[in-house]
Amino acid sequence: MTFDKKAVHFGGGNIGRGFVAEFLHNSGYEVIFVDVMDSVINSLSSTPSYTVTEIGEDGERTFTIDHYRAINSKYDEPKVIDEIATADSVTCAVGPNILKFIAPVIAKGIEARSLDYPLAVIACENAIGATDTLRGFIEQKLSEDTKSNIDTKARFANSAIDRIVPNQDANAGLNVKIEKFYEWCVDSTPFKGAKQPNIEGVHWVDDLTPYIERKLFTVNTGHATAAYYGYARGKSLIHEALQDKEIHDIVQNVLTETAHLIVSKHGIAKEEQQDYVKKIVSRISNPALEDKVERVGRAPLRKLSRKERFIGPAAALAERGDKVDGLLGAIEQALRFQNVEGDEESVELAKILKENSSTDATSKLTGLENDHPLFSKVEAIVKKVQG
Ligand SMILES: NC(=O)c1ccc[n+]([C@@H]2O[C@H](COP(=O)([O-])OP(=O)(O)OC[C@H]3O[C@@H](n4cnc5c(N)ncnc54)[C@H](O)[C@@H]3O)[C@@H](O)[C@H]2O)c1
Ligand SMILES: O=P(O)(O)OC[C@@H](O)[C@@H](O)[C@H](O)[C@H](O)CO
Repeated sequence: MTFDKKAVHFGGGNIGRGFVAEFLHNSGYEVIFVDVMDSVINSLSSTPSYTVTEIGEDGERTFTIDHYRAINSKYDEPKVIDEIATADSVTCAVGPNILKFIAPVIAKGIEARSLDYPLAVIACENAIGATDTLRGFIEQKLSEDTKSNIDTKARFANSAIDRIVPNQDANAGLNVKIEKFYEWCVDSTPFKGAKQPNIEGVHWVDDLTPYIERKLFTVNTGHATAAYYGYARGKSLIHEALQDKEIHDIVQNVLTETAHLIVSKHGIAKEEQQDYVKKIVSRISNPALEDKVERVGRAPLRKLSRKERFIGPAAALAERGDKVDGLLGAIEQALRFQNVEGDEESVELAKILKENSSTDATSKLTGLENDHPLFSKVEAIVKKVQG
């Protein structure tokens, strides 16, 4: 294979090394990893290849990833700018809260471009409209001239990315263990009149909303529900939580609520959504992934925010007068995910609940308007957790 295309990828973590880089590599892109973690960049710079092992029901398959380089943006920003100036695409998998930090260097790279085709920018985060969010931060740093010609310099496409990549064994080095299933949907409409990236395995769609909402409100809602109930009941791994019949039934009930929204809002057939839920529950129950409840429950403030996996669907259901009891139960367990080692947001969550009235804590945590039909229901849960 010839590696005649160049992709700059921010975030050499689990999904970055394990999924995005694998797809880019298999499509003939040289991948330039950009990260701020010395250990990741040093390992990538000193190791010419690493492996990705897919775990499926039919066994394991291992692939080798090579033809990459790595830059630490903490020390080498000019190099990152040069690479972006001559790249075909920029992707990122850094976490939704980090987008504002990577935007300035991407803006400088876009300013420095003199190629006669635009850069493709695709954020690969679990969030609705993550590329739009990134674009907003980038545009704050662009000159008026570049902004007025932005289509000639860069095209921005939202995406929905789905593949479970658990935290890796301490001695795995760069190698990544990953589930076999994948789905990476990217909005094709921003590439009208421009070169669409040629990434093998990407599902190009004209309307991303049903895909991202179905993914976030099924895979991630179910996953997080299992994580928070599992954590509360002393389970350390997600599949162990789902082996608990009560938790399994709770997850099913929550996904019945979100399925109701997805089916009625997006016109997806009920049977299709039922099959999707079945597949998701089987994926997250996979013992071979050894996925920790702390990873899946990480960053509870983000997960409890307005457009996210609990409040997003619960608010939409409450507006329609539909049932949200299962989601409220999951929200309660998310609120109890406090002071978890290594999770700053769980410490902040405990502080917010301690220092605020139930009304103020509900507003701060969920972003719901006080007169929203969901507000009083969530406030009652907040009060209960505050004790
Ligand atoms: N792991 C999964 O199963 C999975 C699946 C789909 C989507 N995602 C999404 O992908 C994103 C990343 O998740 P992950 O599991 O790979 O997390 P991770 O913690 O393994 O990786 C994140 C990486 O980003 C790097 N980073 C942080 N700040 C940075 C900066 N300023 N510049 C460059 N790099 C920076 C970190 O050092 C780390 O290497 C999240 O939005 C997550 O929701 C994860
Ligand atoms: O990455 P988060 O913190 O948004 O959510 C944790 C997991 O649910 C998530 O990483 C899943 O493994 C992934 O979204 C599967 O596609």
